[in-house]
Amino acid sequence: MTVISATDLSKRYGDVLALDRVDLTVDAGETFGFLGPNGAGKSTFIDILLGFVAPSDGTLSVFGHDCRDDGVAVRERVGVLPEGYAPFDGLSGRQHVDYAIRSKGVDENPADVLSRVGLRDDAARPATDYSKGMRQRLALAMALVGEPDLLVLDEPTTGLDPNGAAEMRTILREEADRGATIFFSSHVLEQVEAVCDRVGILQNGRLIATDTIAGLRDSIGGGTKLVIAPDRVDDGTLDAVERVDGVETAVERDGTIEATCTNDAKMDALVELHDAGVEVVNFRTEEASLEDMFVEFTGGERA
Ligand SMILES: Nc1ncnc2c1ncn2[C@@H]1O[C@H](COP(=O)(O)OP(=O)(O)OP(=O)(O)O)[C@@H](O)[C@H]1O
Repeated sequence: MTVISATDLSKRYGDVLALDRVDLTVDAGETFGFLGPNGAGKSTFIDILLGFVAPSDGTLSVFGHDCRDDGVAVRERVGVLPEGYAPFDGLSGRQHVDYAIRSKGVDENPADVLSRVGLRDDAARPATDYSKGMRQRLALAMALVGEPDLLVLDEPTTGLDPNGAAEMRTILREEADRGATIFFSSHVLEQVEAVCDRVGILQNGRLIATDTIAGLRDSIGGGTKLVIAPDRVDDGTLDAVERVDGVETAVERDGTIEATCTNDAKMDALVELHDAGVEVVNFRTEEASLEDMFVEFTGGERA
């Protein structure tokens, strides 16, 4: 069953085309990661999905309800963690979750929800006193209320320490296990790689790739990364590597050369360096990470 369906979706703000003819479907039970650099259009997509912003063109529907005309029906089935959640003045963490429980009309114990996100001991404190990471945990708690069929999370790991990020991943897996569909945007590629079934890469409002992580790897020729430690990197060294057939990109990082390439191209790249008079002190191969693929797809822009 299709949960999210965008067809030819565009959004224009004055001269800025925030979304440019996006076609995307996300199926029930999928965990889908929406990746893109700053300003790519991720939040705009989420704002349209939640009915906060109207598209300029095209349609976006959730559970078959058009997000523009039927926003209430959509929001009833969705738990949202908005970007940069700002708590209400004067309300404790517990009161925030209480409010979410009443708004959703469900029967849940706020203490249980707060325990799940690690905030049980801080339940009585004013949420405006919470740290950034605690606010993020609170926003997640509110999103989880009522076991929503779809969780929409805008940059959910912002402000979380590594433990918090790991706990967030665990919760997302638990939610996926109970059958929820999860749609989240992130710059943190490791997070996406760790939990997502599929990812979409958005750049300048255009969805430039949608695939499983394995599929993305295949589409860049097997997704091998060759990491070379040369004795030096001169002008033209990277170009020499990039000219080799089967090498997709070559970048320098701290004196090493990282090249994404097909398996067959690895030896050719080393030979090319040798021919260019560069001594290879050491080399190794790695599987391309999602970050490498992101650089590859966006032509150098980092998430
Ligand atoms: N209300 C608005 N008015 C004018 N321009 C806007 C508005 N909202 C977004 N934009 C523009 O639309 C583009 C996409 O912004 P959006 O916030 O969707 O990107 P994003 O991928 O979520 O970025 P980030 O990762 O930085 O949050 C940007 O160029 C942004 O400046």
